[in-house]
Amino acid sequence: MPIIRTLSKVAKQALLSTPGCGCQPLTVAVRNISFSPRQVTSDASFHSVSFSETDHPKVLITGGLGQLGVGLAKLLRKRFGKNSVILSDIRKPPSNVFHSGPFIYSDILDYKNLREIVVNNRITWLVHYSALLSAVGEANVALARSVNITGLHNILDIAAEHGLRLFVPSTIGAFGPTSPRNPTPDLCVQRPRTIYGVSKVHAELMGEYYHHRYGLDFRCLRYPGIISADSMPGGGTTDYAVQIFHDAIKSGKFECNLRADTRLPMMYIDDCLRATLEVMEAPADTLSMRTYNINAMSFTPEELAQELQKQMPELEVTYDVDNVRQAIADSWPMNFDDSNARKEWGWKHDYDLPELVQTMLNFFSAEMRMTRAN
Ligand SMILES: NC(=O)c1ccc[n+]([C@@H]2O[C@H](COP(=O)([O-])OP(=O)(O)OC[C@H]3O[C@@H](n4cnc5c(N)ncnc54)[C@H](O)[C@@H]3O)[C@@H](O)[C@H]2O)c1
Ligand SMILES: C[C@@H](O)[C@H](N)C(=O)O
Repeated sequence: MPIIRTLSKVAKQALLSTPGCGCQPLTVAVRNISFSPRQVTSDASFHSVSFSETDHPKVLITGGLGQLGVGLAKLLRKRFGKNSVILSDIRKPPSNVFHSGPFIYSDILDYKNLREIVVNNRITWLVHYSALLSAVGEANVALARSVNITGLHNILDIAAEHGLRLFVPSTIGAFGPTSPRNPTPDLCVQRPRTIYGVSKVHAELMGEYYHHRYGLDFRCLRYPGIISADSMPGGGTTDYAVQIFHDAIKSGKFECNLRADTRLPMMYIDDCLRATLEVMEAPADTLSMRTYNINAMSFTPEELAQELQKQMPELEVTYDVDNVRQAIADSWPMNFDDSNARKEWGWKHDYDLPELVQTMLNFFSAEMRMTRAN
């Protein structure tokens, strides 16, 4: 109950003494008595972002030191300027990241610290990347619940109070075994079986609720498994599709923790980050929904290995299935229907499987050449 929790003592007393379900009286009570800054009202100030559309946004990225944040900061800094994008995390940044632009410590569980950062830096866009992913979430449900759900509540309240445009990524993991899997449309049954999936459905629904209730400019994309060369994944079910490249280059061998025929939607990181910028910049009237599937390709470990073997015929792939990850993957979409994103705001991917493999291999050979030269 974040709203009631943050009311002043007087407001709480007034509320508690008001009969009824607590919904309608809440509005009446807070209009007439003082309330804390965390109090979310239904006033019109939340219906527009607090910067002129001609200005550059001032962006805060939470959980920015994971697989996706550094790349997103690079893309946004290219577009809006180095100092317009602040990366934040609870971990210590490597020196190249620290020297590439503003970095700040921020724990999303610390509401006051978040508010201070937003106020002091006049933040207008918030990209909320902090999360525990599917496999690590199952290994630590209490922490995943706290970061992915309590943390999200802090983010939603901060964004609503300060009129921010808020991006929260969701995932193919927001679907479950009773969802249609091939293809999975935007709107269908969502009964995921992981704490990660449950927290992401919660995020989608809470964001959409805040949008309708308070006018929060909430935008959300359901990402497939993301594949990147210069950043490592943080403990998900789709991690094998990144690890295979590292192991193939290092040892010519890869042991896969999913079955050879496990089909999942995947995307190269550049497409994912560009989609994020595009949906953030999309005029509000092009968005009939606030949460969209985005897709690029779908493949199995066997198909990925075969594509790699076209260029590395000596690559040996074996399978040692991790039952937890396999059960998760078996409950997720095999193909993602992203036709609404394509129709409404012009989403289009650039990388299919052959381009993905070529780009990843080019990156690693360039890196090897540089290492040899030094
Ligand atoms: N990478 C993917 O394949 C993928 C796919 C779908 C959705 N997503 C979503 O995109 C977002 C970013 O994913 P990622 O792959 O970069 O994740 P990641 O696991 O690599 O990084 C998450 C970051 O969150 C930080 N974090 C954890 N607890 C925190 C706290 N209390 N306060 C602040 N930061 C905290 C971690 O230190 C970490 O750097 C996540 O929300 C994830 O669910 C990712
Ligand atoms: C798919 C995505 O959400 C993440 N890579 C995971 O596997 O958990």
